[in-house]
Amino acid sequence: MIDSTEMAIVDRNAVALGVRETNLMESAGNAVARAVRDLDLDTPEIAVLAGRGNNGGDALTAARFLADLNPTVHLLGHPDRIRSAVTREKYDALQSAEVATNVIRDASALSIGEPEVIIDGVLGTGVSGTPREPERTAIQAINDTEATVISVDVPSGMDVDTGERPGVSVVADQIITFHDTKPGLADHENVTVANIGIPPAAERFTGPGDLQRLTRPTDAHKGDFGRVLVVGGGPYTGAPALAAQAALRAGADLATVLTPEPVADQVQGFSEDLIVRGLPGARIEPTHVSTILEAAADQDVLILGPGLGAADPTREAVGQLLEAYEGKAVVDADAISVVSAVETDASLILTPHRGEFEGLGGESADDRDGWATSAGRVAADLGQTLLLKGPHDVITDGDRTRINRTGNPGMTVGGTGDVLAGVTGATFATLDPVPAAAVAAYLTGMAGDLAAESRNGGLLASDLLGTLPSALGGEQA
Ligand SMILES: NC(=O)C1=CN([C@@H]2O[C@H](COP(=O)(O)OP(=O)(O)OC[C@H]3O[C@@H](n4cnc5c(N)ncnc54)[C@H](O)[C@@H]3O)[C@@H](O)[C@H]2O)[C@@H](O)CC1
Ligand SMILES: [K+]
Repeated sequence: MIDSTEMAIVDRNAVALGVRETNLMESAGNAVARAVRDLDLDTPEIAVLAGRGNNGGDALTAARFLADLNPTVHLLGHPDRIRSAVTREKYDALQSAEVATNVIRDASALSIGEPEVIIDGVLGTGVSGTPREPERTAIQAINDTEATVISVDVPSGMDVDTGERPGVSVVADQIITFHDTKPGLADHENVTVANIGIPPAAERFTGPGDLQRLTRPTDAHKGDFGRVLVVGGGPYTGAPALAAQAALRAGADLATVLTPEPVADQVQGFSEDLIVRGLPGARIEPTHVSTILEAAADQDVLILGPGLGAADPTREAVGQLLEAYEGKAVVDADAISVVSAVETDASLILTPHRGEFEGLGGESADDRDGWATSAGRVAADLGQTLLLKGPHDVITDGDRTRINRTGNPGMTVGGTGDVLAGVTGATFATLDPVPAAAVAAYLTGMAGDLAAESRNGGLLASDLLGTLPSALGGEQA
């Protein structure tokens, strides 16, 4: 089962793996054409209704695969207004093949007669709301015939995520959906899932498609994309500053650092973009817990760990914080080992390296799959999400597992973990734990790869702050 957001991500990731969109559409069209032939009708009269999105592209491709049966194609709208290059390519191929095509400029011009079979490629997963004209009339016309209706991917007009049909929608006899079944199709009896060549790797590995989760609506307000509170520093000062700056570079609106007073000026000195508040004493300790919880109340995500150190009072404070806190937190570095000893209602992403992972009771492994299995076990035991750092990062909550392959050996330099914690804080502000950790790992690794391109060795963690916005914009190394 896959919803439309996830499906769009997987499509994009497949393309990044070298599976071209045009080939996916060929496979989709071919699968639909095969379903028509499987009806075993003797030279049936076939009507193909194609919208101007990629659902229509699939239908136009099916029409080409059925060209020997002389289908009648109805394109809903002017060919100049076909919305994607790949659908245009299929339209052009159909014209070159001289398959009869009616261009329906106006809903009143649509007349589909009484075909035996209809291919419904009016609207697919890209629909939003009630079908407009000429799609509306086309859907009505399909339902008014006695034809066997084969819907491409989804009955046109249905919201595939909910199964809702807010206006007119196609009543389908059969649905050929692609790659995996969709939530809205659950109650339909005749659904065939066609493999269109998207490999499991497109789901397992993070890719540029994952960035689609971070798309911002144009009417966004300050604060919509996250207020992040870093609790760190004391023995170290660079770590909390890096984490907080990385959160901002990854799209958080505000980053605040709570850090011991003696180092607060130093932390602030790294960047005027940060809000820095000092807490009395040389390190974080239990007397600070109530202040931290108060500060956390109007934040989206807490980042616990960068530069905290492992002094006993600090560990005690982290434990008390986790026991009282019920929001979202990224737990990094020395704070990680505290998690297994406490009960918490908070939703956590832990970002251990392999040593810290073993400290959580995680078994070491010989290969990536072994690490993934072992990480899944620890995540399930803790009831939290792990982002296990390594040459390939493992992101898992014990149920879903993703692997991130961006990043390079230069990133073993100190501070990149703080950057990752900050980026994870930013993505966690708006996303669920597994997608948040997955996109954070992808972004941070890509920022490292982009930074490495312009460095002849000697990569610094702070270099990633400069390349994160490009990684966020989809640039690839
Ligand atoms: N992206 C890919 O790699 C693949 C996509 N595939 C097909 O692509 C489909 C999704 O394509 P698209 O995202 O182009 O979307 P659709 O083909 O579902 O087209 C919807 C288009 O119509 C418009 N529209 C939205 N709501 C409308 C409404 N209420 N009334 C009238 N018009 C409306 C929108 O501008 C949108 O572009 C899938 O369902 C599937 O059939 C397949 O070809 C497989 C590969
Ligand atoms: K459809």
